[in-house]
Amino acid sequence: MATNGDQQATPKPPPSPSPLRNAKFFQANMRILVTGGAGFIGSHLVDKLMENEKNEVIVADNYFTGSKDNLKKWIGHPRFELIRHDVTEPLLIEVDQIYHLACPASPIFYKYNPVKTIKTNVIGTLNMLGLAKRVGARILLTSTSEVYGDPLIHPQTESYWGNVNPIGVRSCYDEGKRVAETLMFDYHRQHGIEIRIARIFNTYGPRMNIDDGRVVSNFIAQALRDDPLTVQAPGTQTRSFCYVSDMVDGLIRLMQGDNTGPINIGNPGEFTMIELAENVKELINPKVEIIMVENTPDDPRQRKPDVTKAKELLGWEPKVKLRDGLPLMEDDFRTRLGVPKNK
Ligand SMILES: NC(=O)c1ccc[n+]([C@@H]2O[C@H](COP(=O)([O-])OP(=O)(O)OC[C@H]3O[C@@H](n4cnc5c(N)ncnc54)[C@H](O)[C@@H]3O)[C@@H](O)[C@H]2O)c1
Ligand SMILES: O=C(O)[C@H]1O[C@H](OP(=O)(O)OP(=O)(O)OC[C@H]2O[C@@H](n3ccc(=O)[nH]c3=O)[C@H](O)[C@@H]2O)[C@H](O)[C@@H](O)[C@@H]1O
Repeated sequence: MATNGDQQATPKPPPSPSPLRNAKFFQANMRILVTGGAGFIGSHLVDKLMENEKNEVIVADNYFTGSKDNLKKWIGHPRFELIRHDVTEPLLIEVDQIYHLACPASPIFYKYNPVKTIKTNVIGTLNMLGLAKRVGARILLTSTSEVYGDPLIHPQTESYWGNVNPIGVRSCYDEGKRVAETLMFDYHRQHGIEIRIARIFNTYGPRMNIDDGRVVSNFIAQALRDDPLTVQAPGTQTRSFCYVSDMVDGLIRLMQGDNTGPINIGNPGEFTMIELAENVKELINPKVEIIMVENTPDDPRQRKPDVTKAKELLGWEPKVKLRDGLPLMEDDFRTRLGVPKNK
């Protein structure tokens, strides 16, 4: 049974898994659903899961911010299946594990249609929990450090309840994820569903959308296009950046372990946005200009994960430092933008 120090109530036992799970076929194969698997983190997760020959991977994605391109090496593979599906609609399939990532993650995309973002977080998570309940699957939610809002404690521990504006322009995302976490725990307590919650902190790496709007992808694309790096004022706000391979490793450990979470997964190395811009300039294009531009409302002023729980409970800690991860992302952006190294 999963453990979670904060929970007093004894959860009900999980529902019986599908009878198919006991079939000979299932002992040799784990069927894994990845919602949002055509996106940035999701597609790297799929790559890692597909390395295990005992895994069958099913991706459900509506391609709002993801792309089939991210999965092209798996399309047609006998252990892989790709479904165009919006998680706000029910999905009837048989699986053993669900990694539930589907949700636009960049502020420009989640603010584009905020009502849809809330539906994705609330109705989408309800649907995936309903699926988990019907087939007895274990489900992992990719929650976010944004549940801490503009945090008043630093670094953020999982026991912190957050400082979130419930009616702001970011609320569709951060309040949406908070409700999704609540739903996960209510299904766990009420129906005995096996749940896992990861609170992901800013993650970067190859395959981020070039015009994604998030800061690392913006700065790298700007540096490669000789455009000024746009630091949003005041530039002293901080973030902690985790390379995507570390993130995928943390998510898989969480899914396979015995702890419900929530568990912070992120890299505690903390940078101001000015420092990030200076690093990108030094590593990628020393001639590029850095300019200050207007910020958006409710931008959190500081963010850094306390990863003690991840270290103790998952034996996980990030390995890739920002200055090593940025060049790996640069190579991918150069290829996609068609900018050779020594232009
Ligand atoms: N990247 C980060 O820094 C970060 C930080 C915290 C949490 N997260 C969470 O991790 C998950 C993945 O983030 P990402 O950075 O890979 O973002 P992404 O935008 O690249 O991927 C999200 C995927 O979900 C799909 N999607 C969106 N709405 C959907 C819907 N209604 N039905 C089906 N598919 C839908 C998109 O098409 C896309 O493929 C998200 O849940 C996000 O909230 C990411
Ligand atoms: O890690 C998280 O929990 C969340 O982090 C991000 O949200 P945010 O931190 O606002 O990410 P960015 O949009 O990349 O912004 C980071 C900082 O960079 C600044 N920024 C952004 C873009 C830019 O061009 N310049 C710039 O200075 C922003 O003002 C902000 O302070 C992600 O977009 C969310 O999906 C995720 O859930």
